[in-house]
Amino acid sequence: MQGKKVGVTVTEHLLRQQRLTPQATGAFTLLFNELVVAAKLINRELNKAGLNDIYGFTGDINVYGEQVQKLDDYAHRVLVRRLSQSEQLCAMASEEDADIIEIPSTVPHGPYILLMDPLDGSSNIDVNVSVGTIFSIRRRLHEGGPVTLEEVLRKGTEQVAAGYFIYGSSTMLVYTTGQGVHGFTLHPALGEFFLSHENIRMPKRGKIFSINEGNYNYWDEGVRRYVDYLKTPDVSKGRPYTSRYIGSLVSDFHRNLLKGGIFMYPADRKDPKKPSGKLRLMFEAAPMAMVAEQAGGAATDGVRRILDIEPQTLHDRVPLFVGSQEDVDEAGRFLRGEAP
Ligand SMILES: O=P(O)(O)OC[C@H]1O[C@](O)(COP(=O)(O)O)[C@@H](O)[C@@H]1O
Repeated sequence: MQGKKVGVTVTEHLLRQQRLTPQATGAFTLLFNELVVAAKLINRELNKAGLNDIYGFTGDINVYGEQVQKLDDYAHRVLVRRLSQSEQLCAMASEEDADIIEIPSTVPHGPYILLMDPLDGSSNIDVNVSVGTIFSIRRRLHEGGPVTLEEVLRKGTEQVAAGYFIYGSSTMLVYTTGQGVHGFTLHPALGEFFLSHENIRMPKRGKIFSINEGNYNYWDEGVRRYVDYLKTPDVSKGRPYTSRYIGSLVSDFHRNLLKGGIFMYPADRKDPKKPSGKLRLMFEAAPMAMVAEQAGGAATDGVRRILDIEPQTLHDRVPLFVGSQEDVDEAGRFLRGEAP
């Protein structure tokens, strides 16, 4: 890529970004480096998952009533163990834990709160399809004392950084601190992430739609009409779109980030216990929304901007429409019944 210094590591890139924020203390860079180390440990375990009896379930049920996969649990424990010793956090929250995870009082506390989906794409873990780790970082509101739920339950606009690791044919890190979206690829032999995708821009409109069509009959009419529209041939408008659905949010999002398109997990009537769809606002939708918007894309729940949604609980679910700006706008028109 033009103008890119070959071999820029994550730390170098962070330090460069840090220079752009005068009040920076280095705390964020230290925190981020711990996140990178944890992801390398998870990546190593995933790469040999079939050889070390780490497929299958732990026997536990998580806060969503789902069976916990051994690798979900492993990734959760690695992240909690590494990050709780980072001295840069005052609290954590994980998709795999019902409550806020406190930082031991024996460790110096820092200004940041980390939210994470330790292993996204659980249904693909055992079948060697790419999965990921999603993270969202916020600053605490005030110094000292235990972190309250109010301090964690804040809109996505208050994220200071967000991104994901994708464990696929290559292992990548994609992140934003509000200064564009940048991608790094792990050099397996050197064990270092190097800048490979600087300042990623999502195409304004794509040709790909990603949705679990198996739920078609449970969707609202607006969603059904939009998906039917995308499949209706109109060469002048670039339709029909191509359907691609991996079933790992990180992987489906990453493809659309680079190629354009729209990922959708709408609300559906399939499970009365999940009227707002499946995906989690704090651990999945908000971080992906920050990355999407920073790359020139958009993210809504069909009506509201994801980043403007005020969370009510740690484990809120929201419908998610994320991807190229023009595609997300068009989906919104169908959901509001404004489209032809
Ligand atoms: O199997 P479904 O219903 O299509 O759901 C797939 C979606 O669920 C998820 O696996 C949910 O995430 P977790 O794996 O973190 O539970 C997303 O990655 C993916 O987009």
